[in-house]
Amino acid sequence: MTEMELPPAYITAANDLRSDTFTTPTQAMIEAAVSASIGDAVYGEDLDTAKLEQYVAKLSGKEAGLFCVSGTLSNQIALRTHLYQPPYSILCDYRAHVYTHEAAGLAILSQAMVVPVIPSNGNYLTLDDIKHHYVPDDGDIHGAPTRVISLENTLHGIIYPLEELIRIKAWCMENGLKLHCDGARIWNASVQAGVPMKQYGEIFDSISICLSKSIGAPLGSILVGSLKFIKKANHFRKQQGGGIRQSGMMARMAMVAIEDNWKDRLLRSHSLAHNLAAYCQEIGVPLESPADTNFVFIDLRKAKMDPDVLVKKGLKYNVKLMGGRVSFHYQIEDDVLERIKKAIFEAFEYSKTHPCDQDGPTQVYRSASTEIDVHGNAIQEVKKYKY
Ligand SMILES: Cc1ncc(COP(=O)(O)O)c(C=O)c1O
Ligand SMILES: C[C@@H](O)[C@H](N)C(=O)O
Repeated sequence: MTEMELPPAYITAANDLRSDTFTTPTQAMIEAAVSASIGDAVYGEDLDTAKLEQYVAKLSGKEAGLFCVSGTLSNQIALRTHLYQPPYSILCDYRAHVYTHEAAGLAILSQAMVVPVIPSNGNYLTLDDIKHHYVPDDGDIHGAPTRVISLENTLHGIIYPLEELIRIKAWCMENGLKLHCDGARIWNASVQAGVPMKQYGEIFDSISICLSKSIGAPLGSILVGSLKFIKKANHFRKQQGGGIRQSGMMARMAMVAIEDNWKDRLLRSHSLAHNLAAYCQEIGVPLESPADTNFVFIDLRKAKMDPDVLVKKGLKYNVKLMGGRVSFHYQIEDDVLERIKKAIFEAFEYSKTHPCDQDGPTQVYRSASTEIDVHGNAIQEVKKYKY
């Protein structure tokens, strides 16, 4: 039997622009884990887990929180908890993670139809977009009435304008719809927009607040909502095998991440992204969306830039990419900015003489490349997300 190949040891995220999920645990987190509580969290007996859940719930102004092993689980059980008696549907942005990257969880766990909507302004769904596409519960037996509007803040790094969220919220209340936020990067939105998490908590019925992205904890998300909602979400979490036993160590590591001056750390990553976006504009590289926070999305199609070339130019300058999304995070070292600029410049110059017309569906994965990187390692199965 061939042994499963082992990945090379992961050393540092300092040059890893593939995603902010690659942030690695700090020494302080690891040291804190040593003295973490050791209760069984399924029975609600782990002190550090309970402290983390209560801290994040209070921060967002919600009654309760639930520690989930991932943002995917947190989103999926949140949306399932909002839903009763199919047929029903969830309306979201066509790029929403809950629709594009959670393995059809909405169809399988929630048996929900999804109404993916393209924002008319190209960046975020407005109330008018929602009104135009939602399915009213008016007794018409053909449709699957919209029960939940699931928004993402940030989505593609774009900050949702607060006034639009407030308009959407008011309309949802008038029409008996629930409002969920995939807050994988809500910390980024909050600090950049200067909107307290509590204000988002007043708008959304539930928020999935990721700890493992820009905040830098090793794993996890906190789902926040009313106490009644969280109790039911806990039921679905257990059903999905998400009950975590001695989660105190993970909870302590996440608490250290939050306590470690997250605002300044995120603002630094945003400034790096803003600098790169300005450079791209300067040299004529088109972007898919405004770089409000930590992401720069190069519009590969418009640039006729081959993602493979971009990835390999990245390796030439010892920065890791997996497509057109450049993801900054607090562990990125300063000189990466100049290196990624060189990689983008060279890939863009190359595209002028070797235009890449990507037709057909955007590839998500490709077979492991036979190419080798600057260190002589085979480039692992470099995932070409649509990002
Ligand atoms: C916007 C968004 N939502 C949710 C998730 C899911 O989080 P996790 O990877 O922890 O399941 C991710 C990716 O990690 C994401 O980018
Ligand atoms: C790909 C996606 O699942 C992941 N959340 C990321 O942003 O990298």
